[in-house]
Order: sequence, then C-alpha cells, then structure tokens
Amino acid sequence: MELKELLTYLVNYEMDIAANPEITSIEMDSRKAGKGCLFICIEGLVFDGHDFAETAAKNGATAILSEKDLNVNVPVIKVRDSKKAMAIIADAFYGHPSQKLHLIGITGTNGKTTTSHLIEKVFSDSGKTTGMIGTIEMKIKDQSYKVANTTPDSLFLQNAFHKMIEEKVDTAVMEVSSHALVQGRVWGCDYDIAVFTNLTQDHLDYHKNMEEYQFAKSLLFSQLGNTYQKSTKKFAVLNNDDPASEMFKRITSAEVITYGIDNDCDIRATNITIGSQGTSFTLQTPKSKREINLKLMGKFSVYNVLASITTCLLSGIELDQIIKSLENVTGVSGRFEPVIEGQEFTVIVDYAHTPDSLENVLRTIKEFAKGSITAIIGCGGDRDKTKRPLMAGIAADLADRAIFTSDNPRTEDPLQILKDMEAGTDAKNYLTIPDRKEAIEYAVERAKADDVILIAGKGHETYQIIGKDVLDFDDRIVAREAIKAVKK
Ligand SMILES: CC(=O)N[C@H]1[C@@H](OP(=O)(O)OP(=O)(O)OC[C@H]2O[C@@H](n3ccc(=O)[nH]c3=O)[C@H](O)[C@@H]2O)O[C@H](CO)[C@@H](O)[C@@H]1O[C@H](C)C(=O)N[C@@H](C)C(=O)N[C@H](CCC(=O)O)C(=O)O
Ligand SMILES: Nc1ncnc2c1ncn2[C@@H]1O[C@H](COP(=O)(O)OP(=O)(O)OP(=O)(O)O)[C@@H](O)[C@H]1O
Ligand SMILES: N[C@H](CCC[C@H](N)C(=O)O)C(=O)O
Ligand SMILES: [Mg+2]
Repeated sequence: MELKELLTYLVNYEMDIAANPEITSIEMDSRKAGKGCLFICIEGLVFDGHDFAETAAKNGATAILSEKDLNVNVPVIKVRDSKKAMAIIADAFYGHPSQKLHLIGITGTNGKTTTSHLIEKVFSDSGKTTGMIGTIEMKIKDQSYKVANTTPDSLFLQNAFHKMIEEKVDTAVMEVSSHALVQGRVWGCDYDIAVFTNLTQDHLDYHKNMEEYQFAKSLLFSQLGNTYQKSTKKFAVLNNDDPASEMFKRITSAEVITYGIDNDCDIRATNITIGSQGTSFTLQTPKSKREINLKLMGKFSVYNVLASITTCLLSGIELDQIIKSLENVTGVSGRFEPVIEGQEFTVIVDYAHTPDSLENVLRTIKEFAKGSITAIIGCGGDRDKTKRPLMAGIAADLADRAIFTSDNPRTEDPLQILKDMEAGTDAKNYLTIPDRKEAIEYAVERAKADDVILIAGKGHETYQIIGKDVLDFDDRIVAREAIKAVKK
C-alpha cells in the first residue's frame, strides 16, 4: 500500500520529505524491521522506540512514524501520539478487518475471560465461525495461538482480525483490558457490542486511582460507534448492579441494555440457588421467564452468564439455543477448576487475583463446603501493591486457614510481597510458606475428608515468573502430584 493512502486516515501529522514509498509491512520493533516497512516509534515503559529509528532505517525501513524530530535518511511522519496513530494505520493497512466481523468487546475487572468463553461457546454451538482473543489464548476457529497480553497491541490485533477474515470467521469476541484502552491498542476497532462486567480494585500501579481506572474502562463505551464504522446498530451491555454503569450510560451513544441481579434491569436473574454441583436461577427477559441450571458455581458466574445471554440475544441467537449451550458449559480453564484425583477432599484452582474475585470465590465455597476451608494465595510482583493487604485480609477472614505464598514475584523480593500481605491481617489463622509448591503440598498433606483447598491467583498459568525467569509451574499439576503422594 502507498504511504500516502495510509496517511489519509490520520487527521493530524507533519511530514519532513514529500515522498510516497510503497509500504509492505508495519513494525513497532526494530528487531523485526526490514525492507519496505513503516517503522513506528513507541515510547514504552522500558525502552523508547525512537532510540531504534536509525537501526530500523539501516535495516531497510522506508519510512518512520515518530512523536519526535529524528535525524534519519528516510521520510519521517511526525504525530502527537504514535500508539493511536499506529492503531489507525494498522486498521487501514489490513483493510479495516473489524468492520467485516461481528465484533464483541468485553471489559471490566473480573469475568472478561470467562464471559468471552461463554459467548464464544454459544456462537460456535449455533453454527457461527468464531475467533477469540484474551488472557488464555487467541483462537481462530479451532487453532490456538499464544498471546503476550490479554489485549494485544494494535499491530497484532489488526493482523489477527485480517487472519480471521481469511479464515472466514464471522464473529469475534475479545477481552479489552484497561491498559489496552489507555494505550489505544483498540483504536479503530469497530465493536458491535461492548460489554461491561464490573469495576473493583486492580491495576492501581498503572492507573493510580479508581477514577482513572474507571475512565480507562469508559473509553470502550465512548468509542463505541465513533470510528469509521459499519452501519450496524451498536449496543452497550451494562451490569446494572455496578455503580460504574451509570457513567458508561451517560457517555455512550450506543443503545444501552442492562443485566443484573439486585437492581431492576432488562435481563435479570432472581431466585439464585448455589449448590455443590452448580447454580440455578430464574431468568427474566422482557419476553420470557425461564429456569436455568448451570454447572458453573457462584453468584459471580450468574453475572457472567447474564452478560453472555444479553450479548447473544442482541446478536440474534434464539434464547433456547443460548440456554442449551450455557447449561452445558462445565467451566473455563483455571477458573474454579476442580483437581480430581480420587481424594476425599476438594481442591479448586482459581484465577482470583483481585480482592473482589477472591471474596466472591471464597463466599461461593462457603455456600457448599462441609469441612474446613484453606485458602492458598499470593500476590503478583510489579503490580498493584495496595491489593496485597486487602487480599490477605479477605483470605484470613473468609477461610478457616490461609496460607500466604508466592504468585509471580517478578522483579520484587518475594518475602517483601509476603510482608505487604501480612500487614493486612491481625488474624492468627494464617501461615506463610514462600515456596508455592511447598504451600500446596502442606495443605494437601493436612486435608481431611470434606475439606476444601482453594489455590488462587494463577488459574490457567503454566509458569511462575521469578526475577526475569519464567519457570514451569502449573497449580493443577502440582496439586495433582501432591494428592497422589498422600494417597500412596
Ligand atoms: C505496562 C504495559 O502495558 N506494557 C506493555 C508495553 O510495553 P512497554 O511500554 O514496556 O514497551 P517497551 O518494551 O518499553 O518497548 C517500547 C518500544 O520499543 C520497541 N523496541 C524495544 C527494544 C528494541 O530493541 N527495539 C525496539 O524497537 C518495542 O518494540 C516497543 O515498540 O507494550 C508492549 C507491547 O504492546 C506490551 O506487551 C507491554 O505489556 C507488558 C508485557 C505487560 O505486562 N502489560 C500488562 C501490565 C498489561 O498490559 N496487562 C493488560 C491487562 C491485564 C488484565 O487482563 O487484567 C493486558 O492487556 O495484557
Ligand atoms: N463476574 C465476576 N465477578 C467477580 N469475580 C469474578 C467474575 N467472574 C470471574 N470472577 C473471578 O475472577 C477470576 C478471574 O476471572 P476471569 O479470568 O474471567 O477475569 P478477567 O477479567 O479475564 O481477568 P484478567 O483481567 O486477569 O484477564 C475468576 O477466577 C473468579 O475468581
Ligand atoms: N492480568 C493480570 C494477571 C495477574 C495474574 C497474577 N497471577 C499475577 O501475576 O499478578 C495482571 O497482569 O495484572
Ligand atoms: Mg482475562
């Protein structure tokens, strides 16, 4: 594509040399920049991409998009915000692929991965060809691809949509993280439906306070229907039990459809019963009232199911089909996932890594546990420090015994993270075992019949990040081995 054509999509830019080279690829990483590419300089948290402009030019880049003046021998396009410019250009370069998809974006602190999987299941069961992008993986039909972020950068994302179109995907569902919204990774994405799950504390290392965090989430709803869009109707699917929805209602130009349990709304669940094998409730839509029996556990799962039902109904899928699919879902990898090895106690691996999700999961376990409850938790390093004491306090309050251990310490001292956690409770019912494997083994060795062990925080993760090392670690495998060892 000619550079000139790409630039027609940018509203504000300056160019130092009048030139119109053919652009054969777009790159944001100098290590990938080669002949014919447009290299985009991104100022990151670790590196400044502008420092690599010269290398990119030497490697054959035909033009460079930058926020700064540069001294290079190829044309430089100067913009105010290169991340957002990159998103707009990537969308154009790949032929506006999101406009050709029925695209659903899900944001919120908790429940994005779960809700995307539920929605994808309903769509694929009803004969749609689907794509999915989120924390666990990117999926195009049955093919799974690794992802580095919950919401990838705009180059990866637009390329992924392009691949989906080539593979004849008609419906794509994706998680939209607050980081992605602030960094403009999803600019140019033509969402048809934007879904909000909930807003509770997380990521305050990045967003600084809850107002900024809410503002980040709100961008999905303010952007809905605002870029070069296909002319379909846009919907904002909002959780009416979460106070943040009021702001999202005010700022979106899309039609608002609400779901919830406690407050009046369009799609509502009442009479919720939480059992040891699943959850049932009465579903009320403007047109019908139905009894639903889920294999999923907890009130929080009802919210995810309501968000999914609302989204699928708005997408034109019959209620009977939606219910049939959702009633069959047994779970999502690493979310309230039982580890069953013939033992007489219950072991659950869950991805709760925020105060709210930990509380929800422990309250759900309390609804059915007959024996005592042990919660094994840690908190990630290089992440929101203020959630550490809160999570520790919740674990000590709601479980009979808590074991504080390491999550992904990353570049922080694991013992300091544990101290930050311990500051959150005066209780005497916890102990600290820094090594996660030892913590799991300790709990399993002492479990009696009917007890429940919750291993929280890492869910589907198959690694543990200590320092810069990414080591093999899977809570489910470690728990399984520990159970087998006590049964010998
Ligand atoms: C804080 C944050 O969001 N960081 C993201 C950011 O990285 P960064 O700002 O550190 O970038 P950088 O490494 O400094 O590089 C800057 C630029 O220099 C370039 N570079 C660098 C080196 C070189 O030799 N040559 C070169 O050109 C890089 O390609 C890049 O363009 O841009 C990268 C590319 O898009 C992201 O992968 C990275 O996510 C990191 C891995 C991360 O941990 N992010 C987390 C906090 C995150 O985004 N999480 C959210 C949500 C989590 C949730 O679901 O709750 C997510 O969407 O994943
Ligand atoms: N609707 C919900 N409300 C509160 N907690 C939830 C909800 N759904 C799931 N959870 C809890 O949050 C954990 C993470 O769920 P999930 O992975 O679906 O969220 P996410 O928003 O994708 O998280 P992330 O931001 O890390 O990608 C689950 O393991 C469960 O403990
Ligand atoms: N998307 C979340 C995942 C946290 C998972 C937890 N295991 C951790 O490493 O803190 C984050 O990057 O903050
Ligand atoms: Mg997720």
